[in-house]
Amino acid sequence: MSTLPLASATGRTVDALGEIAVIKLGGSTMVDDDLRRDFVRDVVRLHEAGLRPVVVHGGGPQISDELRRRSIASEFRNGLRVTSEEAMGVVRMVLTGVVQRELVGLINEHRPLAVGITGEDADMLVAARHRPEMDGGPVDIGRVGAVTHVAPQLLESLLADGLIPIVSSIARSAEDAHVYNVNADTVAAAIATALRASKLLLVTDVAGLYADWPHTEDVYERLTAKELERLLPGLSSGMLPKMRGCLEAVRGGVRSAHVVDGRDRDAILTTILTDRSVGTTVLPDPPGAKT
Ligand SMILES: Nc1ncnc2c1ncn2[C@@H]1O[C@H](COP(=O)(O)OP(=O)(O)O)[C@@H](O)[C@H]1O
Ligand SMILES: CC(=O)N[C@@H](CCC(=O)OP(=O)(O)O)C(=O)O
Repeated sequence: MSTLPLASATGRTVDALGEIAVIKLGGSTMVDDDLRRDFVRDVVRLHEAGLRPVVVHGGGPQISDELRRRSIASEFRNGLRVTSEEAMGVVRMVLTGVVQRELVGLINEHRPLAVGITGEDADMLVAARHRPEMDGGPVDIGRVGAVTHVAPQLLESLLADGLIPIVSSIARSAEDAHVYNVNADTVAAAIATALRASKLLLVTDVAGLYADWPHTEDVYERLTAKELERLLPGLSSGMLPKMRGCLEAVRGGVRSAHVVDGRDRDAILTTILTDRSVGTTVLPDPPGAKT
C-alpha cells in the first residue's frame, strides 16, 4: 500500500488500501477555518493513499446560530435538537446549503473529487419520526428522525467512481413524506454499517469520551461494545448519540469506531493508518462474550 510519512512516524501502519472509512466531522470543529482545512487535507491525502473515505458532516453550532438570528427557539434533549417544522427548514438549509457546500468546495480546491448529497438523494436514508424514551415514556421532539433504512447503492457508485461523498444528515420518512432532522453521528454509524466500513471516526472537539466528565482528566482509551453499553445510561448531551453510534457500528460489523479530537493534527491519519489508539476506540466484543 502507499503509506503517508506521518503514518509511519506515528505507529505500525495498517493496510488501508481500498477500505472504506466513514469520517464524521462535527460542527464543533467546523467553526474553526484552520481545523476545517486540516480535515479536508487529511481526507484528500487518505484518498490519495488508496482509502475510500465517506464524509458525514454535522453543523449543530451553525444551525443554532441561524435559528438565533431568526429568533426561532431551539433546545436539545439528550443530545437531540427539538425540531419544529419552522426549524426544520433552517436545519436543511444550513446543512445542505451552507456546511456541505463549504466542504465540497474545500475538497475540490485540492482535486475535483467531492460530491455533496443528503439522505434524500435517491432515498439513500429513510427515517421514521423518532420518539425517544425520556422521563418514563416516549417523547415527541418534533421533526427528528431515526434511520430505518440505508440504501447504500448511491454511495457505492460514487466510491466506485473514485469520488468522495459528502453527506448531510437529512432523511425522508416513508410514512409521511416529510423530511426529518437526523443527528449526524447517527447517520454516520448507519452508513458505516450499511457499507461494511472498516472504521467509523467521529471527529469532535474533545480528546475522547471522558470518564470523569464534566472533569477532563480521564479519557477512556479502549472500550468493548459491552463495556460501552454499560456506560450509555450515564452519558449526556453530544456524547450520547456519538457513543450510541459507535456501539451500533461495531455491533453491525464495523471493525472499530473512534471518537477523535479534531484539534489534534495527527488524530485522523493516525487512527486510520496505524493501530495506535488516539481518543476513544470502541471494539466489538471478543468472540464468546455474553452481550
Ligand atoms: N463524557 C463526556 N466526554 C466528552 N465530552 C462530553 C462528555 N459528555 C458530554 N460531552 C460534551 O459533548 C461535546 C461533543 O458533542 P457535540 O457538541 O455534539 O460535538 P460535535 O459537534 O462534534 O458532534 C463535547 O464538546 C462535550 O461538551
Ligand atoms: C436531531 C439533531 O440533533 N440533529 C442535529 C444535526 C446536525 C448535527 O448532528 O451536528 P453536530 O454533529 O455538529 O452535532 C442538529 O440539529 O444539530
